Amino acid sequence: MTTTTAELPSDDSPGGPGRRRERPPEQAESADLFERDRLPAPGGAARTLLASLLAPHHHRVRLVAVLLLLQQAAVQAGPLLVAYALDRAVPALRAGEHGPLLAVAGAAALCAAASGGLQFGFVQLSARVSQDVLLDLRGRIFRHGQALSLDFHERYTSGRLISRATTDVESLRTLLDDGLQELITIVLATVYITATLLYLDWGFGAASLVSAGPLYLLVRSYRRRVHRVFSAKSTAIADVIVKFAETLGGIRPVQAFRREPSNDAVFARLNHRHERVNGDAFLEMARYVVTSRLVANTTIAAVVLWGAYRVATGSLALGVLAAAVLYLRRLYDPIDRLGMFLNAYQSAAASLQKIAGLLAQRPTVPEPAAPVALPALAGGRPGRAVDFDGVRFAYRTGGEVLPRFSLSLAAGTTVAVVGATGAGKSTLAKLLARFYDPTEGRVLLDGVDLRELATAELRRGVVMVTQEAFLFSGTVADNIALGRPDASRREIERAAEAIGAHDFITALPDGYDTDVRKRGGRISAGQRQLVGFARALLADPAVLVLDEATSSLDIPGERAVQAAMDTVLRGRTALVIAHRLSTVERADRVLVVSDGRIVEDGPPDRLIKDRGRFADLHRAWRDSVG
Ligand SMILES: Nc1ncnc2c1ncn2[C@@H]1O[C@H](COP(=O)(O)OP(=O)(O)OP(=O)(O)O)[C@@H](O)[C@H]1O
Repeated sequence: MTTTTAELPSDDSPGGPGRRRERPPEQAESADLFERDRLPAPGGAARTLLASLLAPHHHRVRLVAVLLLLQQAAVQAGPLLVAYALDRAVPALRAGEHGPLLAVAGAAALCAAASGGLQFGFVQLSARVSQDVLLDLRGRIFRHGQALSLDFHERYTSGRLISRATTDVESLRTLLDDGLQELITIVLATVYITATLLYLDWGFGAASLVSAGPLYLLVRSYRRRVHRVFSAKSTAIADVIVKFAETLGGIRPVQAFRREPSNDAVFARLNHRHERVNGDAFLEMARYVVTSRLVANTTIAAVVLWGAYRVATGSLALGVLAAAVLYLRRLYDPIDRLGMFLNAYQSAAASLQKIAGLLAQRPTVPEPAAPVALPALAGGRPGRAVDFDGVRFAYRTGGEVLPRFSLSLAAGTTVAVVGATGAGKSTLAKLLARFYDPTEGRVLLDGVDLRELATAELRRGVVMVTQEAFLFSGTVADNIALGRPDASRREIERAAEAIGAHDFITALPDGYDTDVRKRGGRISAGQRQLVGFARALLADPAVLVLDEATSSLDIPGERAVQAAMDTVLRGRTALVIAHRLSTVERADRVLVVSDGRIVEDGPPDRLIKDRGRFADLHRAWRDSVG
């Protein structure tokens, strides 16, 4: 801990922190669904999602189906031509007539050419449709992820979102690219072949129909079992990605605390689980293939025996038997492929179910249906008034953090909040920035409930600057302009100058155009804070919420940040989670928070005289600085 970090003595209020740990049963259940990666989606949501994804392309989808239909007709004509050749063309040739054989050869060539051409058209068109669908789906996941509130992200984690947008979208791609083609081909082939068999010979047609019974039962049981496996598979790969993202996202603490071995162990466990679930899927597939081949081969053997007997007794033409056996082989061949399709289908269904569960989540901090505008700021009036009106707050995953309270902050005042770690300071600040809505009561900005403000209006009204200013990929100028995207280069520079960041920025390799993620663009923690302040100054909000950094800077750095803070706080209402003595001394008012309650409230001088907690804290601070 640093010498500038304030910590009040540990909690001594009745009830204590234990009170906050209680979780109502419905919260525990919802947390469990998040942990098990099973977000609820309304019944049929996966199917509705798929339909909504395909709906804009329905013309092309229909054309794809027609192309396949024609292609199958061309392919399935083959054995029929064989039967014709054996039973008609060959005897005709023996009689010196070449016409029928030439006709068969011409028809076979035509069928082959048509089948190739149609297949080409089909593959091209269906690939385009599937790419458009995936583009749309990835976009939906990204937009929805951005729109969902903070409490969702704290529970769902970015790794799961990445998994949804990558592996789950990928499994839908497999279904659309290969699976659907397989299914349509199989269905069409089955219909064509059964009809042709019935036309060629009633007995063979009936045999193929009878064999469909056990095969249907087999497919049904496989589908049920494989669904379970694929749902577990999607969760298992998401867990692997979550661990990956978490470890690499926190690589600094991981290395600082030598967490590599234990992370390796956890990762190996998750990786093995994924491998095991994959193995289960293969095992199910193997069982399916073996059983289906057994049924198919038994039927073919029976047909050959029976057919041979009938040919021998003269009740069946040899060509018909040959065509029937060829057709039966073609009928049963796709049954293995049906297993592949079911794999693709179940994998995509499990993924779609998870994506649908994600998309069914609604922001807990929604945009108002009928937004209200803030009253115009009277000329020269600094900031806006803030009121916490009968507010009570509990996180979704925990018990009550802030018991009911009311608090008014006058426009233009700087209010410092101090208190022990975990006291509820950041929670108070986040309620004012509307990262969360109060469980009860209202937070008002110039008398308007934050819930009634459109997001753009809210972000103009209140801006929160966190301890570690996050820098996005892009230039330093882009990062400052985040506060007001339409700002001109001159305005950006003016904000940086006012904050005292101009000099270090111009000293960077490309000045304001330095890419912060590239070599030479790396900037220090203090400089990062200055960029954060310049961003806030440019945004020029009426109310600023500031989580002061606890990290100790060197003395010049500390002075630069203090001076920048003075600039950014001037002329607006500010709520500052204070960790520095100098900040608290400069505030108009100090709130001391303990276990979610404001236990002292007043100007710093008066609180020091009152000899309460703040006076103790102030003395401890002075001692540590002196
Ligand atoms: N996202 C969250 N979900 C559930 N509980 C939370 C969450 N964030 C904070 N809490 C709990 O709320 C309480 C108050 O936390 P808060 O971050 O507001 O304290 P703080 O005073 O700002 O602490 P610090 O000075 O350490 O930042 C703590 O008990 C904490 O465990």
